[in-house]
Amino acid sequence: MASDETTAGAVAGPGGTPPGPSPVHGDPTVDPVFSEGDGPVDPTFSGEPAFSGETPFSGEPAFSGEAVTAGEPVPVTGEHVVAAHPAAEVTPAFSGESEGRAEPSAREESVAPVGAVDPVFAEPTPVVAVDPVVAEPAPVGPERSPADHQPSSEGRGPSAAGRGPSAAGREVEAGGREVDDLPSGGRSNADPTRALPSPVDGASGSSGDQPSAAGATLPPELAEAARALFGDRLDLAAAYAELLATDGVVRGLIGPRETPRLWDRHLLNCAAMAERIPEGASLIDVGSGAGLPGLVLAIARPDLTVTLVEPLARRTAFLIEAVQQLGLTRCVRVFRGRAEEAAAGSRDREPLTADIVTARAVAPLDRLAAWCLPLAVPGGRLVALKGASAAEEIAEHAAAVARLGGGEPELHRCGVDVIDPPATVIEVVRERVVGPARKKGPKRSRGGRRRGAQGRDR
Ligand SMILES: C[S@@+](CC[C@H](N)C(=O)[O-])C[C@H]1O[C@@H](n2cnc3c(N)ncnc32)[C@H](O)[C@@H]1O
Repeated sequence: MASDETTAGAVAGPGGTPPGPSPVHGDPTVDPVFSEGDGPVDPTFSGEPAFSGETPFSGEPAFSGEAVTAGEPVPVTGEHVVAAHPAAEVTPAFSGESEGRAEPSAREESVAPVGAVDPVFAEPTPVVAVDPVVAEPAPVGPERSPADHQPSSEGRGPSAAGRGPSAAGREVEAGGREVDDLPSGGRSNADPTRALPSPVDGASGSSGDQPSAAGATLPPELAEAARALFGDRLDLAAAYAELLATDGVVRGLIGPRETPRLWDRHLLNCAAMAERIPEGASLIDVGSGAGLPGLVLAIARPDLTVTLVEPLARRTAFLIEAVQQLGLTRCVRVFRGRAEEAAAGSRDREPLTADIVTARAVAPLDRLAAWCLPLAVPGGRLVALKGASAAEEIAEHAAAVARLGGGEPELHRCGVDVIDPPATVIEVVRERVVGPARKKGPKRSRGGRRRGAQGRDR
């Protein structure tokens, strides 16, 4: 997949700038679904953007020289991830309250190197050979056949084929093999809702601590909104909700008490972002976690080409399996690594870029801009799902965003008249390509000598 056909004009989205933040009473961005501690995994990040030099956009993206970090794959030693505050993910840094540091579990330390697009979709290698986490016996969870989770409308495929983030080497041709194995060229003949809770049957969600598919049931009062946002992909959204409520809980990615709120606080909020994303766009979701919002957007919008960027192995393992089980391998790929690594590229891999970069509950706006703007094509946009403090974040970080090459951050509300409250997003256009920070050293004259040294040499 190649990325880069997009120009500034191609990413203008619908909607206008609302007067201010909505009176949010449920704030999805300060309440991610994860149950474990986690947060930004770059222990060296000080909170200050790593850029200072600036290259006015010339029309040619200059990605190779502008990455924040070295692009080489980083062996997972456990040292690159520093000790965590266990509550970091429940009160993530983006809210301005606390800075989380990820502490990987033993399982997460023992997995494949960071920094490569997971080849599982591209190569005939079984998942187990790539990532030992996946090789472990599945903990528990309802039996399901692949056909149970096939989408009803997968196969419409991205209309922007070839416009996705750059891929090279082993990176994905997101996965034809798995989809091709299905009947009808990727569509299952089976009833896609078979063995799934009916998305609108009105059963109450799980309130206990045990993983339960019932917890993923769409509450009847949200059925209309869900139909509006997911359309004929509602059954696929229901399959994803079930995955979150079962495997997601078993693997510790989601707190069991979160499952009754999956639809309103998570799936619908994320799906509402879709109205800000132009038809056929390529999209990179930074810090996807269990797939929010990237996987939800891929479900709601089969025209998108989506790359999920997530550094933690247990999460990427879940993401890879979810993408496969949902039959989304044609338009979704998983990159294991940090946003900075994705943007940097490496000897074997082009830097990733996309028209739209999304994030939810990952970092405050200045840090998000530092991580995400380099992933956007010039003229592309960061679309960050935020909470009630979005306007304050803009006021606080607009200057830093500008230094990073971003335009004036805009606040938008999504899903007005569909969900209550509407989702709040901050958007930033990547107006200029900004180079990496240069180390400060003694100033040199054009001839390469230090100023003042000339006289002394004589
Ligand atoms: C609080 S979780 C949010 C997950 C998901 N977006 C959601 O809303 O549920 C933050 C996620 O960002 C990831 N993350 C942290 N720093 C990152 C970075 N520099 N690049 C990419 N992902 C990062 C973490 O591994 C974690 O999965």
